[in-house]
Amino acid sequence: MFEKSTWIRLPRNVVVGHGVLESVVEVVDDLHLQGRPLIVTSPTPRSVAGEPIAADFEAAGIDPAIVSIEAATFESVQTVIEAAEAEEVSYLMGVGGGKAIDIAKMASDHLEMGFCSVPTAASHDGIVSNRGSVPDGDTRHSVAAEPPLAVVADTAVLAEAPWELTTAGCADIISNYTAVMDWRLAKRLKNVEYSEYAAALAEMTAEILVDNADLVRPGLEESAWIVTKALVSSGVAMSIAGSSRPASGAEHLFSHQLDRLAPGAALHGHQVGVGSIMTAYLHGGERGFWREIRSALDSIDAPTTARELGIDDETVIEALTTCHEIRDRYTILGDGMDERAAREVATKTGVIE
Ligand SMILES: NC(=O)C1=CN([C@@H]2O[C@H](COP(=O)(O)OP(=O)(O)OC[C@H]3O[C@@H](n4cnc5c(N)ncnc54)[C@H](OP(=O)(O)O)[C@@H]3O)[C@@H](O)[C@H]2O)C=CC1
Ligand SMILES: O=C(CO)COP(=O)(O)O
Ligand SMILES: [Zn+2]
Repeated sequence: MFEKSTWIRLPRNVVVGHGVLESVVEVVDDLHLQGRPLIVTSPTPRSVAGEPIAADFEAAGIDPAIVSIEAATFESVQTVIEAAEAEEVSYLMGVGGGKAIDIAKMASDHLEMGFCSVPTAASHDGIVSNRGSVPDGDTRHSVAAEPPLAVVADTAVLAEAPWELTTAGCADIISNYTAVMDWRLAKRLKNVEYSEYAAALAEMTAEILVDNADLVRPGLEESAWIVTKALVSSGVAMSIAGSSRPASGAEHLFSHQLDRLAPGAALHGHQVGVGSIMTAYLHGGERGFWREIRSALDSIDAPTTARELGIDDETVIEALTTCHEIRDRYTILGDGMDERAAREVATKTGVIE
C-alpha cells in the first residue's frame, strides 16, 4: 500500500519590487488578516522599515505594536511571545535581516499566529523558508517554524542596505552547491530523506545566480532584484524539503561554529561561502569544483579567505575540526576532520596562509 504524504507550506503572496514597502497594509488586507500586527524588528531595520510600516498601519486606522530584538536567541523568541500576548496582537511581521525574521517566524509558530516577512537586507535565504536557525549552547537548532503568509521585499530598501549584506546573500545561495552535495552523500550513505525536486531547485538557483553574477554590482537596484529572487527560490526549496538540507550542509556547520568561536566577526552568508570553498574541495579533491565556487564568490566581492572574514587561521582550524558536533547532520565531514587534514584543506584552498 502507498502511504507516503507530504505537506508543503509556502507563502501566498510574494511581492518584490521598487517601492513595495508602501504596499504592506494592502498585502495584509489581501490575506484577510484582522486586528493589530506586532512588528518584530532589530535596531537598524526598525528605522529603515519598521517605523515607516507602523506609520502606514496607523494611517489606515490600525494600531500596530513594535518590538526590537538584538540577537537570534531563544530568549528573543520569548520576549516576542510575551510582547504579542501583552499587546493582544493578531499576527506578526518580521522586519529586518535573518535575525528578526527568524525570531518572528519562531514566535508565530509558538503563538499559532500568521506571520509576514519584510526583509531589509538581501543577506540570507530565510526570507521565505519555514525554518528558524538558533544557537543553543554547544548546538545550533534548525527548527520548523511558521512559514510567512506573505513576503514583501522592496528592492529600493534592499539596494540601499550596505553592499556586503547583498554579497552575503549571494554567498548563502552559492553555498547551495555544497549543501546539495552533502545531502546526496547523506542519502547514499545514511539513507536520509531526500527530495530530488528540492535539490534541483536549490542547485538551479545557485546556477542562475552565478550566471548573472555580472549584473550583481553595488548601486544597481537590479542586483537586489536578482539576489532576492534567488533567496526566495532557495527558501522555497527548503519548504519543499521540509528541512534546511537543500541550503545547509557542512559549510553551514562551519559557519555556525564560527558564530560560537568568533561571535559577530563576519556575516552568516560570508562564512558559509568560505566554508563552501573548503567542503567543495573535500568533495572534489584538488582539481575539483572548489575553484569555481571560489571564483564565483570572488566575482561578487564576497570573502574567500579567513583574513577577509576577519577571523584568524587557528579559529578556522578549530571550527573545521569541531563543527560536525553542532548537530546530527551527516555531511562530507563525517565524524570529524583531524587537525592535519583541516590545515591541508584550508591551506590548499587559500583560505588560510
Ligand atoms: N531560517 C533560515 O532558513 C535561515 C536563517 N538564517 C539566519 O539569518 C541570520 C543571518 O542573517 P543576516 O541578515 O546576515 O543577520 P542580521 O539579521 O543579524 O543582519 C545583519 C546586519 O545587517 C543589519 N541590517 C539589516 N538590514 C539593514 C539595512 N537595511 N541597512 C543597514 N543595516 C541593516 C543588521 O542590523 P541590526 O544589528 O540593527 O539588526 C545587522 O547588523 C543568521 O542568524 C542565520 O542563521 C540564514 C539563512 C537561512
Ligand atoms: O542558513 C540556512 C540556509 O541558508 C539554514 O541554516 P540551518 O540549517 O541552521 O537552519
Ligand atoms: Zn544560510
